Amino acid sequence: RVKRTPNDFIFGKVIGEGSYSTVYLAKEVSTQREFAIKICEKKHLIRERKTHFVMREKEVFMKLDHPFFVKLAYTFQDSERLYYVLTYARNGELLGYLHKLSVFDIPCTRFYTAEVILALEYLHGLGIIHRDLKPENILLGDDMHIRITDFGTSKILQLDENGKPVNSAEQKKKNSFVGTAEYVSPEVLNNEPANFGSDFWALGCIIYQCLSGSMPFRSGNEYQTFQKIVKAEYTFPEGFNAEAKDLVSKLLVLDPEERLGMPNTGGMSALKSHKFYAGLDWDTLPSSSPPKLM
Ligand SMILES: NC(=O)Nc1ccc2c(c1)=C(Cc1cc(-c3cccc(C(=O)NCCN4CCCCC4)c3)c[nH]1)C(=O)N=2
Repeated sequence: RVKRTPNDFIFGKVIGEGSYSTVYLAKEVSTQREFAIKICEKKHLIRERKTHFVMREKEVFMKLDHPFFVKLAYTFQDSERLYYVLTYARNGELLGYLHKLSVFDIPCTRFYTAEVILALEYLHGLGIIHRDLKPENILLGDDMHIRITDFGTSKILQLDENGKPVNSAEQKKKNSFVGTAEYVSPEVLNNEPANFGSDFWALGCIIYQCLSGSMPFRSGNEYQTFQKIVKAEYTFPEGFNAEAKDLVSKLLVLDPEERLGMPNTGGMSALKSHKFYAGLDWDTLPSSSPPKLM
């Protein structure tokens, strides 16, 4: 396969900023196809010791083949930069719609958080923990289905023949990274190894945010936010949907093993059968037409 070069693309506006990358809208000259091209400066990566993040991201993208994830089409480099040619999700971040609408109604919250659950079921099935799940990383394609992105800070666990993480020293290694303050889990703040439960904690924060318009542990500053997270100290606003309240309270649990979705509490099937999702057809979700975000 012929390696692309920057000259194969016409670069447009900046559509995303990572801590060590900038994402541009770009059009492939030969096909007129639009892509999101994530560019990393080699010097910056080396100076900030982030090279393993970009290596990990490519490793994860190579394993993913599911409609709810951004795809990596090509990679190439020139003397100063690395280029990752990724899916362009025209409708941008879920966060953009949350800002525009301030809250989602129940059908939209059910639909979009159910798509995140299907995405996590696939990702965890591959032994991959996202570790930085948040509305900025949940993109919306032309079809308004989700496309999850940003795997630079993911963790790949080795799984045994039953799909359970192998119990090894390597997998118990401390985290070299902490996610975004408002969504980071207590165990990561307490410097314990991340596990699939870390993504379920973030899911709990996202459900809360979709229905209330605010984040459960948001505080004056990061330190106060962390103090609340490690005690799972949060309250629901008046009128918060009762079924959603029950679901969130089973996700924002201090012990990661006791969170809904984890093996101790019945795994993914227990999460998918929660009454908040009653009546939802999980099998046809990816091919169903999304509710209008309004
Ligand atoms: N860190 C990362 O990996 N970041 C990435 C990776 C891949 C990727 C990525 C980020 C993308 C981000 C993106 C951003 C946008 C975008 C940026 C600015 C404006 C809009 C936009 O307004 N879209 C129309 C819909 N909006 C919705 C919100 C209210 C206004 C109207 C989209 C579209 N796609 C993308 O399409 N593909």
